[in-house]
Amino acid sequence: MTRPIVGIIGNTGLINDRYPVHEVGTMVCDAVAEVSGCIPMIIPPDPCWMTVAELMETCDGFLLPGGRPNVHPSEYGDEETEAHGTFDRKRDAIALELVRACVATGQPVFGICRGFQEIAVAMGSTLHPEIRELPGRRNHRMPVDVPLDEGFSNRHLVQLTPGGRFARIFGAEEVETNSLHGQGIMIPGPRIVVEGRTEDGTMEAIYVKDAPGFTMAVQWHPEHRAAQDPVSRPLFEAFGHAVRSWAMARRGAAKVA
Ligand SMILES: N[C@@H](CCC(=O)NCCCC(=O)O)C(=O)O
Repeated sequence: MTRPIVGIIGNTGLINDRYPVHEVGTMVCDAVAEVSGCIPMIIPPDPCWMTVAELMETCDGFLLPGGRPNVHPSEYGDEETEAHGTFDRKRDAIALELVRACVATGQPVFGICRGFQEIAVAMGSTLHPEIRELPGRRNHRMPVDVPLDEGFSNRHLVQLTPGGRFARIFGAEEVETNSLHGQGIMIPGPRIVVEGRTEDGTMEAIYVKDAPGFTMAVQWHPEHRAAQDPVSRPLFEAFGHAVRSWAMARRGAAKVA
């Protein structure tokens, strides 16, 4: 018997500003292992090395975590400008195709921050490169030069659709969350159901309409203190439940721990 495997799409980074690596925050892996009850497996996303079909065969579910580079604007029909910042075209290539494949098959996919934006874009949404420039919007970026725990501390309320999927998971129609992003959804795609917004109108919690599996995504970072946080914990538990159900249906219940 083996636990279900969650493929976590990695980011490209540099150790000591020069040694290239693929990386995922340890708090993301902790949340998948300790709260979702699955094996976290970091995927170096490069379409030269793997196909989405191979990934879907290897893993039972997917987590698209946060990452500094922005989804390339050509993926939603915009021109590249300086405001769009840096990109990761290899992650774009894997993640966007993976989202569409998971939506089609029902294999669970969970999006966090950049991952939320990937699910949105894969399903036809547009993004704004810097939402704080929009009228009435506040700055959703992480405060600079503060200790990590302070940067990941709660900064705003998210109002949820009463009786919706998120409200049912949290047992609440309003939750307090952190905030570490500059971009945001501008126009949601036709199948994107928006169930959570902050008071300034920023979209924070979505899922894909009529998808047969778990497609929930949040613009905040629930991986921070996931085992303790009353909002993060039920979200990662719900994801783990969906991944385990997928694994049992595929491999047979007796083979899944
Ligand atoms: N680039 C997007 C997404 C922001 C995001 O995912 N932030 C987390 C970064 C954590 C990390 O560096 O790994 C935006 O700014 O909107």
